[in-house]
Amino acid sequence: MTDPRPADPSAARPAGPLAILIGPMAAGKTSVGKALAARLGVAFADLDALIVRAEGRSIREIFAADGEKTFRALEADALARALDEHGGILSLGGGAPLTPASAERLRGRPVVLLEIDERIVAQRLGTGADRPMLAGEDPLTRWRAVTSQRMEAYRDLAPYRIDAGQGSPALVARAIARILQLDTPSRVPEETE
Ligand SMILES: Nc1ncnc2c1ncn2[C@@H]1O[C@H](COP(=O)(O)OP(=O)(O)O)[C@@H](O)[C@H]1O
Ligand SMILES: O=C(O)C1=C[C@@H](OP(=O)(O)O)[C@@H](O)[C@H](O)C1
Ligand SMILES: [Mg+2]
Repeated sequence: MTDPRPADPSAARPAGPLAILIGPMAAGKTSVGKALAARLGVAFADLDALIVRAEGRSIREIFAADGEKTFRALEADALARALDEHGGILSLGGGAPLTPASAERLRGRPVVLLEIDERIVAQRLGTGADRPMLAGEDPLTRWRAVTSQRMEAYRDLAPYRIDAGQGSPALVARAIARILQLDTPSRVPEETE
């Protein structure tokens, strides 16, 4: 039976996230995403956290028990759901936009690439223990190799880029709010510079 109601385009396609943060491991996607959501007074979701919650185990445990391929499948499913259901700020894990189906789903959306200099990321990586993609050798050496393979795809996908190496997560969030014109007078009180 056909639905007699006129089509409502906004109902057919939910608006989705206001901003989707992508970029290399430890660029600050999770931290900046939280700060941006807090600034705007909207919900924050981190794709890794959604996977961990749904699976009841850590990213490290998923990689160890089931391998990267299974993690990427869980990640792609979680992203598809989040793009449908989440209207706030969404931070992805570093590898999430590289899965072809996910790249297609991200096209045309407000994707922001957080760029980071390797000298700064070196201070943020720690031991690399909670990032399975950095296991096996010096975390910075591994980070450099993984990131150089991904950078072109990141740049191809993201209409917006931001230097995430300068200033606090709140300052990086402010720069993103400005380039995406997300601040509205009702959302954000007058700046105190
Ligand atoms: N702008 C920033 N200034 C200083 N430290 C930061 C900044 N952004 C993130 N960090 C720190 O760097 C580490 C990695 O940040 P995180 O948000 O987890 O990155 P990602 O989600 O991109 O992997 C964390 O310890 C975090 O506190
Ligand atoms: O780059 C990657 O392949 C990964 C990045 C991690 O997220 P962060 O980029 O937030 O560290 C997490 O999704 C997983 O360890 C795999
Ligand atoms: Mg993260």
